Amino acid sequence: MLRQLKQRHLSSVNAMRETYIPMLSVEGVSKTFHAGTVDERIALTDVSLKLAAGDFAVVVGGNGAGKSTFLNMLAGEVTPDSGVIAIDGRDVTPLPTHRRAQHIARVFQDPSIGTAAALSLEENLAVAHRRGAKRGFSLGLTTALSGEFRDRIASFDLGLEKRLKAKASLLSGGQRQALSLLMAVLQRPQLLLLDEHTAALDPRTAEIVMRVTHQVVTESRLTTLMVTHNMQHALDYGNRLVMMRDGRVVGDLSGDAKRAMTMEKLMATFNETPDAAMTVNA
Ligand SMILES: Nc1ncnc2c1ncn2[C@@H]1O[C@H](COP(=O)(O)OP(=O)(O)OP(=O)(O)O)[C@@H](O)[C@H]1O
Repeated sequence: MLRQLKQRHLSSVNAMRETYIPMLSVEGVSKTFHAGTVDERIALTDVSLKLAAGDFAVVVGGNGAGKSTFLNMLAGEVTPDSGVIAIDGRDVTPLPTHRRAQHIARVFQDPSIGTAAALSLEENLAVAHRRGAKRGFSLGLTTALSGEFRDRIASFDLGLEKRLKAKASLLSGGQRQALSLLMAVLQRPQLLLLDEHTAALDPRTAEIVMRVTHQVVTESRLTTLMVTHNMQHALDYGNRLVMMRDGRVVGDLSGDAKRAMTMEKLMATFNETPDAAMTVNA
């Protein structure tokens, strides 16, 4: 009887392993710009990465490492020369940006990109709430919805709940980036892309936006990929640390290996590691 139970347990564990589908799967993606010309630039070479649902991966790398190309490729703005990108098991490689937008949300470096300056905070949120809705031009900003927005934005502790009727143009860069974040996650995307979204902010504001980022990502268990040049943020946030150099993933740390990473070791990795892949998963 015990043997039978153990056998049944093992079969179900194996079945779960076989049916495991990563939320993001990138397999052998390469990209060369202006191939065969004097301007040829190899941006990505055979990049593979899998993120499980709820993974928060921080991507770091020096200038020209391929981070932006990688992010643009996930968003659908750059087409890979080879390789496959799948979201929750669905091959999205041939889909253009607007067709991927139902699965992917993105927050950019410039706080003004994600929000409409002439609309109030709650109108901006209503637009985000309606994203993908097929019928009607009305924002559908009911009292109940407005109350929902107030509660969510109040949880950021930035006082924005008192400014729901204010135009987005009146917000500071950090407040506007917090609004962009909330707008991006309102429809619970399958993948959240953070494109150096704190780079244009002063250090104190960047910390506030990172606190809000951590809050929205962990509360909703969003699968997230954040590109940053801020090594401290790379150490402090996320459960995965992905290092890129010369168009390749040269390191992928998680668990204890990520927790054990220090600023000194991280800097040394970039200065000393040859291009050969170095993957440390715990
Ligand atoms: N549209 C493009 N046309 C030509 N070359 C490009 C293009 N986009 C990127 N590249 C080249 O691809 C390589 C990778 O660039 P990418 O911008 O992806 O790196 P990055 O890691 O984001 O760098 P940075 O941190 O400086 O933004 C570089 O050599 C870059 O010059």
